[in-house]
Amino acid sequence: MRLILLISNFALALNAASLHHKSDFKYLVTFGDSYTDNGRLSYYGGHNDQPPPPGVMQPETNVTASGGLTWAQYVKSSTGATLYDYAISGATCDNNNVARWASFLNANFPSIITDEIPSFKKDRKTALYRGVNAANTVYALWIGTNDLSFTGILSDSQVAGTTISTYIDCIWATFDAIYAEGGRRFVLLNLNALQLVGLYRPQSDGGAGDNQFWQNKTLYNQTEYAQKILEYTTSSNTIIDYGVPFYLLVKNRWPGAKISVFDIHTLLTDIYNNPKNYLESPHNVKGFYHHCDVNGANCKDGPGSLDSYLWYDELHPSNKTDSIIAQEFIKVVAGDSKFGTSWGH
Ligand SMILES: CCCC(=O)Oc1ccc([N+](=O)[O-])cc1
Repeated sequence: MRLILLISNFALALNAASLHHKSDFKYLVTFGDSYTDNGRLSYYGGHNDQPPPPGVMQPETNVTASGGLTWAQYVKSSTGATLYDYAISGATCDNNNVARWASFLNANFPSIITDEIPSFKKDRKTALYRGVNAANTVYALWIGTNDLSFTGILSDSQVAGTTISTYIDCIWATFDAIYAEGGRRFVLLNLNALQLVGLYRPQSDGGAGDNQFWQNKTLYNQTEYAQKILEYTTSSNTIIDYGVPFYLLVKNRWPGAKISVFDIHTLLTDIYNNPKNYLESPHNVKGFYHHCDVNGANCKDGPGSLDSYLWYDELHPSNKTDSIIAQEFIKVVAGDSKFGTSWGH
């Protein structure tokens, strides 16, 4: 009986996904870290570690950690959707599990559970959200790069007793909070292929040495850490793949919701393996465009055009890559992408 229910739920999931058309959402609400931040950390930095007042979004920048627009800004410009972005560079899912110090804030980087969700809940009560309803709004969550990072779980720097499972549980808790505010359409972007970024790739394979995101990398066994980050990201992505249908369909944790998992890991690996399908010639998938010293200063760009690069710096996809992520995101929401798997009631 349970098997029949599951199969019919799966069929419903596919049907529901195929009913969506490109840009059938009017609002995109995003949560995450520097992969998504369009200016929010900078606002905190200039305002005594405080978010904008309820009902006000931060001014958007067009030079983000991708070297240009973020993927969500590209979605906004392609679809005309209104974007409310709560993502904050440096964020983890929950500072109670993995906290990262930001000296310029004299505080930890704000996290999703401690800052992004509370800000969203306050805004939700204001005129900003007047046109928002369950049917016209997509909520996107891309988080985990900092949780698993060298300043997080990779160097055993998490709060004692917390684990990768604690981080994944925080993803479900984030959905709980958005669901309680009326959200019903979710897209979860899974973990990037971090073994391919310059930060974690060993120098013997073209990776970065000491750098702004890992200032003493050269003191470590780089092969071991590259293997660990591969292990952590792929295991997390497997837990996500099984966790979404389990909590949504078996446990009925979010009745009436639809969730798509956007397989960023596979998409970026595909760009890495088949750059000519995505990037301008001459392709560069092992290097990166933006080179700074270990303090993030004295930066030099190039050589060549950023549109040839998979990566902007040691950690971030380039804005060309973000534009590709955006086009695929729209297809994922429409149920039209080989990188998306959708589940729903
Ligand atoms: C995707 C996660 C990486 C991330 O969040 O990187 C950053 C962290 C902090 C800053 N910042 O302080 O400006 C920028 C990027």
